[in-house]
Amino acid sequence: MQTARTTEQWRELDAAHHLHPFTDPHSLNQQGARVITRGEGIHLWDSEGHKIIDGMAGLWCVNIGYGRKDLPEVARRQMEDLAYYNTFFKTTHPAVVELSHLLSEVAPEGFRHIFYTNSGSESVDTMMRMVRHFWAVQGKPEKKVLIGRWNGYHGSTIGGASLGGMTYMHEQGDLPIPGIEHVEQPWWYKYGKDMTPEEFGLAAARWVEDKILEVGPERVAAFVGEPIQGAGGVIIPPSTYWPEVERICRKYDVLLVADEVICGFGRTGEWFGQQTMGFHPDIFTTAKGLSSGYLPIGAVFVGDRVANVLVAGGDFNHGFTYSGHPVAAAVAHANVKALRDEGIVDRVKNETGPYMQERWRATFGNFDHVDDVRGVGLIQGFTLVRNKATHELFPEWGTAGTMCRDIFFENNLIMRACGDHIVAAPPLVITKAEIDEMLGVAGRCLERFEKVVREKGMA
Ligand SMILES: Cc1ncc(COP(=O)(O)O)c(CNc2cccc(C(=O)O)c2)c1O
Repeated sequence: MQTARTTEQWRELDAAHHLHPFTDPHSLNQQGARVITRGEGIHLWDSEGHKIIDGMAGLWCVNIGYGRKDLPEVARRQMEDLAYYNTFFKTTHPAVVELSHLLSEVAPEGFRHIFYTNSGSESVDTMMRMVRHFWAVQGKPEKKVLIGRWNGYHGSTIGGASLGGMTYMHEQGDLPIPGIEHVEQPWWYKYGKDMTPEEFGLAAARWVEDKILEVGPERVAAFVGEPIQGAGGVIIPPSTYWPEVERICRKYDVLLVADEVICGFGRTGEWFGQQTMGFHPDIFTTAKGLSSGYLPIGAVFVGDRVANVLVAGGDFNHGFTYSGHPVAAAVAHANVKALRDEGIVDRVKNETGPYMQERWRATFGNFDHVDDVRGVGLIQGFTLVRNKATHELFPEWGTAGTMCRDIFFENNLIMRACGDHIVAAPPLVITKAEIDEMLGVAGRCLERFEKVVREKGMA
């Protein structure tokens, strides 16, 4: 499909016709988009021939790595047999049945029912309607408030963006919608200074209890959170946080929802982040690693307690034209089967995850302006700080992060700046040698960053 054009020609047409997500079009068009043309394993190539280490697996999603030959073949065959049919009106098709069966096998205990969407945002919006429907069919329609966290990310639809705690998104479009509340995030480095992480985890969980009591338990439908906040900067809660949140939700009969769009499908070394963080949600949302980004698909895993009510509750008036799309379902099935049968998730847990965490801490642990070096499995981060000894952050949140990210990019390495958090989430197929390659480049980039910080007098 790629027409032979020069980079400049692609850039000109892109600037003329393509509005990019989360982008300032004017600034993008001044410098021109980087034209990515090919991927293989953990590497990308751009139209100038640069070989790039993709430390972000696209957008946290290409778990199986780029350039698989099996997935396109599965898509071709399915497209030839049945390119599309819907799952409304009492119809189904083999691809979505096989995917549902496979997902029920890799899911934690008690998740046997799956609802399909086309993205993480649609999975979140589906969940939001589902939890409200769950309480309404049981005669509690007033139990409809959903609680999320500040700096949580749950997508860009009106529901997902409202439930998320990104204020810069709320300011565009008069969000959040009614019925949404937020509590502070469990960021120990900033909020827990005078406590041990374990003490802070319990204190942060109590913010959830305080909010439930403020709203009234009879009005709260669910508490929603990412096991580890991804787009918020890889905020890993202390080990005491999630078990205590679960205890509180059970105490007040509030549904507990995990947003596993990033943490799901092996990212943390377990199949799902809830297993790594030690809690048991009633529902969880997924997308990204479900298909490794080869085709758009999302899925809501519905626990038995909720599924039993929905199954008996009559029509759930919700769904999408492409819910369970045959080609996306077939590709997701092949992807998840490969993650399992090729031992990719197991390797993250037992080999490459521990290795990455050890090397990540060794690489970044001794810089003057890097602190809170953290991670689990193949999701990790650190925070750029003005003064490590006092935990003082840089004054203009995000400036240092953007500077650092740009130095990575100049060195053909993609890592993500979330404010002044620097994060990475490479494809799960990364080898130990490739981890060494990636962190070798990243370490040199941090040396350059600290030189620039000194030259600019930022510290
Ligand atoms: C936890 C979570 N929930 C929902 C979504 C929404 O998924 P869709 O984008 O497929 O609608 C996400 C998505 N996460 C996401 C999406 C785009 C960019 C970045 C970033 O970190 O820059 C992160 C996510 O991380």
